[in-house]
Amino acid sequence: MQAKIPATVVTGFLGAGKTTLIRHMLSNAQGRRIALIINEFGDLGVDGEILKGCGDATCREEDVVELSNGCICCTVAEDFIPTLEKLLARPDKPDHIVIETSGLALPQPLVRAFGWPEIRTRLTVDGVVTVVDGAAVSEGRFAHDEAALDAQRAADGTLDHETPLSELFEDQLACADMIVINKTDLMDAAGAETVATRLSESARPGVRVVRTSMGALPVEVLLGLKIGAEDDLEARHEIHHHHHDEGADDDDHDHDHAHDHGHDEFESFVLDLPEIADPRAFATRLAAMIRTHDVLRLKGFAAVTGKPMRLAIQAVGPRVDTYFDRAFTAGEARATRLVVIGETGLDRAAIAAALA
Ligand SMILES: Nc1nc2c(ncn2[C@@H]2O[C@H](COP(=O)(O)OP(=O)(O)OP(=O)(O)O)[C@@H](O)[C@H]2O)c(=O)[nH]1
Repeated sequence: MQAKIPATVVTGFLGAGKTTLIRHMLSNAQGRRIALIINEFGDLGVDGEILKGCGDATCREEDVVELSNGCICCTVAEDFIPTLEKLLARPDKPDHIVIETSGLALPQPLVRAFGWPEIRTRLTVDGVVTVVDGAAVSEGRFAHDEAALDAQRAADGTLDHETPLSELFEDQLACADMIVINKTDLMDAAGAETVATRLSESARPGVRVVRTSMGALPVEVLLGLKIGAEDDLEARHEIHHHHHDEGADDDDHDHDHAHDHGHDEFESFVLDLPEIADPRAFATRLAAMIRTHDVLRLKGFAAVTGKPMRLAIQAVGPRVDTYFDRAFTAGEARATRLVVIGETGLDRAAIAAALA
């Protein structure tokens, strides 16, 4: 019998740094052949672009599979399993499979999929790595603050659930075998310590909590955890999975998991804009718009008048990063396209107007 191919699930909220961490991993893969499955919320394929563009021999384009047909945790049977099957059918099988979930995905349904009979003999979940935006947690952006929550509950007796953001965050943490506190460069030492302590305390026993910036962890830290997560799913509770019947037949893998998890609570849309004149001024306007409209995440590429290079734009909350990533290719439209993600109810017209 052949050894099972290990798969690592990388999860974490929108903008936590999953793509950055994976990119670092690929550039330091030390000869490992890593296949990537990427699932992104919002259909611009920005993460795929970034990962394919890393120009490293270890991340060949054919090793990157993008699943943009919605959120993979809800399309396990239609998308996720067939993709795994295809990777396994290749003559040159990968040494390791890395799955980047969308920032809104619940990792549990994916881990559960590895228990399916057609998969479990050939693959195993090496581990679930949950990337956390340490700075955002510090700033309380997930309201992952028990004291605040308790106060809220006290003020409103009917409040029996958390915010959509904090629920997702909890589910992603509950599934973790390793918690990566990323963006420590944006935090002071005491702040990082506080977040690390808090997350360690709420993590399952034995879960390692590591700190880093730009996801720059050695590959050996991330891969090779050898957890076999598909065999201890029960320990990884899901807040969203309310109707899950304890003791029910877990092989019933076609049952609907909470289909409302985030899909009604969050939305995304694509903004097409003309070339921009001044990247600095544009970033400032973006930040202002993001604050006004509570945009959670924004990313895409822009054409800048007079510049042959394409400008990558990444915003997580009001923090906007821009950099020229590559030249526009011949025949490629010099377009500016941004995907905007927020909680449902974004005022699309006003957002477009603010950037026009
Ligand atoms: N300052 C700082 N910025 C970071 C760090 N890690 C990632 N970023 C930036 O944060 C932004 C989001 O990073 P991504 O790696 O795209 O995050 P993601 O989790 O893949 O985002 P989604 O796929 O949208 O959920 C980018 O602008 C990154 O350059 C870090 O450690 N420090």
